[in-house]
Amino acid sequence: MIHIENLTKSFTSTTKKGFKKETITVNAVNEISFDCKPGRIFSLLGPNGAGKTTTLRMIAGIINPTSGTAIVDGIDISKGNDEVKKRIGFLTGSTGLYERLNPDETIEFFGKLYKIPAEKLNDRKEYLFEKLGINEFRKKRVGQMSTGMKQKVSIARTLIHDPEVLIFDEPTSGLDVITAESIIDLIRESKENNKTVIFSSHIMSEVDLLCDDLAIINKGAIIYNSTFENFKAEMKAKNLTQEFINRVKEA
Ligand SMILES: Nc1ncnc2c1ncn2[C@@H]1O[C@H](COP(=O)(O)OP(=O)(O)OP(=O)(O)O)[C@@H](O)[C@H]1O
Repeated sequence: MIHIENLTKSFTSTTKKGFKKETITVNAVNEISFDCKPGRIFSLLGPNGAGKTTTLRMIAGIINPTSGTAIVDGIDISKGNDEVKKRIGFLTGSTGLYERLNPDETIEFFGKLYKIPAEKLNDRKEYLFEKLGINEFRKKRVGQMSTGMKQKVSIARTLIHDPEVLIFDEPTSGLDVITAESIIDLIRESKENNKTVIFSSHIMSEVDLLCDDLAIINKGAIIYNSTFENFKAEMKAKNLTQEFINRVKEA
């Protein structure tokens, strides 16, 4: 379960203009609230720069909110950063992998960081490698892998400790449809195992494949939040993508 209430993030940066210093504040996320429930997939949909990554990074405890609260699996992120990290798997474009390690070594390394007992770690690793099709390149160094291969290893890394809450920032970005499908399958399976799943996207077709609950974010504000079923029932445009575009333009 994720409960967020009036979550806000402002970034302040200072730039030099001649002899003057100028301070700029960007309100990346502005007083947003929503709930993500176990056994359901929540999609945070929005155009570039809308505030999706900033929201997910706050939920994952990577950056602190300027104000507002986020409760993740019963823990207030402002109080229990390490506790939250144990309960979540956070996949982002910058999920770190070591170039010199192969997938086997990578997953062993992160599994040990989470203090997963050896046998359990091995079983979980084999399960994820099979699901994601990593077996054929499990001995190849990360530095020699394609984008899709790296993304699969990043996902295995994210899920190795079998977290209750899964946070995916654009999980299929840059992947071909076959690779994307194996990841979508894994997200679906997580839902069946009663995990709480939130993922961000700007691709309506991906949302259509996965989503139970939907929030649309634009310029840091939530402009729509309901079930995906309601979204489709209320649709005025001829297709989902056009409906998304219209809602963002009208906001
Ligand atoms: N560290 C930062 N410092 C200053 N501004 C930032 C920082 N991170 C994000 N922003 C700004 O906050 C806003 C929201 O950015 P964010 O990355 O959350 O958007 P997004 O919806 O994930 O976009 P995209 O789909 O392009 O990844 C943007 O205007 C961005 O420039």
